[in-house]
Amino acid sequence: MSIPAGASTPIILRLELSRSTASFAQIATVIGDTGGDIVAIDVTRSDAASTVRDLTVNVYERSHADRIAAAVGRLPGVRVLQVSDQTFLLHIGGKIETTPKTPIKNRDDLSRVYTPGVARVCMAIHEKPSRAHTLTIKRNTIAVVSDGSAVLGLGNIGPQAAMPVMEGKAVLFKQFAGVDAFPICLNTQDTEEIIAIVKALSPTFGGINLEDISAPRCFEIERRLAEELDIPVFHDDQHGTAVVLLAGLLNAVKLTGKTLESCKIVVCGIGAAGTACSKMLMAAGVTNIIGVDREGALVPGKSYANEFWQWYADNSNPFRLEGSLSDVIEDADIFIGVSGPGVLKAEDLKKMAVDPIVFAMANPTPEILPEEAAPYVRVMATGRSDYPNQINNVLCFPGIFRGILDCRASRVTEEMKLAAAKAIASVVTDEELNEQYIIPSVFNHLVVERVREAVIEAAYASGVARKETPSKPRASSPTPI
Ligand SMILES: NC(=O)c1ccc[n+]([C@@H]2O[C@H](COP(=O)([O-])OP(=O)(O)OC[C@H]3O[C@@H](n4cnc5c(N)ncnc54)[C@H](O)[C@@H]3O)[C@@H](O)[C@H]2O)c1
Ligand SMILES: O=C(O)C[C@H](O)C(=O)O
Ligand SMILES: [Mg+2]
Repeated sequence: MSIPAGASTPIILRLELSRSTASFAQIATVIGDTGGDIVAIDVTRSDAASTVRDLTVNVYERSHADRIAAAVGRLPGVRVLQVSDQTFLLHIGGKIETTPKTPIKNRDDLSRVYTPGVARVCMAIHEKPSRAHTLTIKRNTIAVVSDGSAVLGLGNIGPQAAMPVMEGKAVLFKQFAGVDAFPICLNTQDTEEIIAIVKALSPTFGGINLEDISAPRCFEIERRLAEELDIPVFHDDQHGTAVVLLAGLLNAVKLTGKTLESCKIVVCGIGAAGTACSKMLMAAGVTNIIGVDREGALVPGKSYANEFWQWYADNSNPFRLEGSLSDVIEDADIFIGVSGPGVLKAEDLKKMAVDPIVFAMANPTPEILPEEAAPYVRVMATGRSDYPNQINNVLCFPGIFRGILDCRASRVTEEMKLAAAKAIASVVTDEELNEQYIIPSVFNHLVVERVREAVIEAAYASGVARKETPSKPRASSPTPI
């Protein structure tokens, strides 16, 4: 069986073959019989007892790769060391690199880029530190900082495992907004230590994007850094998410003819994202909002060990609803999930008010899958790129930092976030708006430019922009797709 052109994807099977018992002919036959297509063979190690070979094999999909690997692994003298698919292959060696803007072709260039010429530039900055914004990478570079404690919905998987996400954010910053972003994963989850390290790193950067740091530590870390640094600090999982959520909801409620203020909204997962999303909705006029975490609804008057939950309980749930998600979702107009996979059941959706709006934003697996929710919801959105209506902070963070850097904002204000939300929502016109299209695609090049402009305008209005006239976006950014 051969694979139709265009339907295949290459994998690499790394096999250890015993010289005495393994037969390559048998391996090739098994791969062919299982529907794989061998396109290359590389020997990576060879000694008297065994050889290690990398076989590049075209397959249909990941499950097909797994079937081939299992069949090959059953052959005598064969050990499958690794199966790498496209996703793994594109991660080999990481996803970003540093590229010099100035090639050094001769001694003259060398003496300008490096010593002795560079010394004059150092002294110019020493005399006037604000020159770092014009004479160093500070002008266009931000740090993406994580401690690996709340990586997507995968939980506390640590700094090394967090790195692929942080590298991914750096790629998105560059591709969508021309912002140079440097991924930094810290080997500490101690609040004070994180604050001290980020402060010590800050001279290099024009802004700090905190990422995937769990609640409640993320609140204190962000608050202190914002207070103590003169560059903007933005916790993406809180504010990036809240901005995009509000943008999506502004458009979704238009479809149902309801107003946000009149809606009953249930938020599941009162961590970093859930808290910020709720606060942004409250600022937009929502009052009937109920937070639910693992122990059930947060209820006014009850005591909570965590001061942030205490604040939440005391400032939400006006009808003092108690119980599980399944209890409090009755008659809700909107469900917002920023918790974990599979938390919401189809049975729960049946209890919601007419025209339910469900934003199941846990990554990589949402609270409920769109195919399961479809019969019961009017508008469905997830955080993922493989379904319609992707409510993901990638719609916000490139543009907001483009704006921040271009007007050299000292911090991010509520007005800037609200302006960004409205700017994202505005990309979907009334003629275009429908259940499958409430939020623009991340590939829509209008998004970054609208967010940038709105953020700059709001930064000047809030008095936090430090540049007399904002710089124009660089010709190379954002990359149109
Ligand atoms: N789509 C997006 O743009 C976006 C942005 C940020 C976060 N997220 C997703 O939201 C989720 C939370 O992220 P975070 O940064 O706020 O993490 P977090 O660790 O700060 O908070 C998660 C909260 O969810 C609660 N929770 C977990 N499982 C639950 C369950 N079964 N029932 C009720 N509550 C539960 C936890 O107790 C915690 O309070 C993750 O899945 C993340 O991928 C999505
Ligand atoms: O990384 C994402 O895709 C969105 C968000 O920052 C998350 O933590 O899930
Ligand atoms: Mg995140």
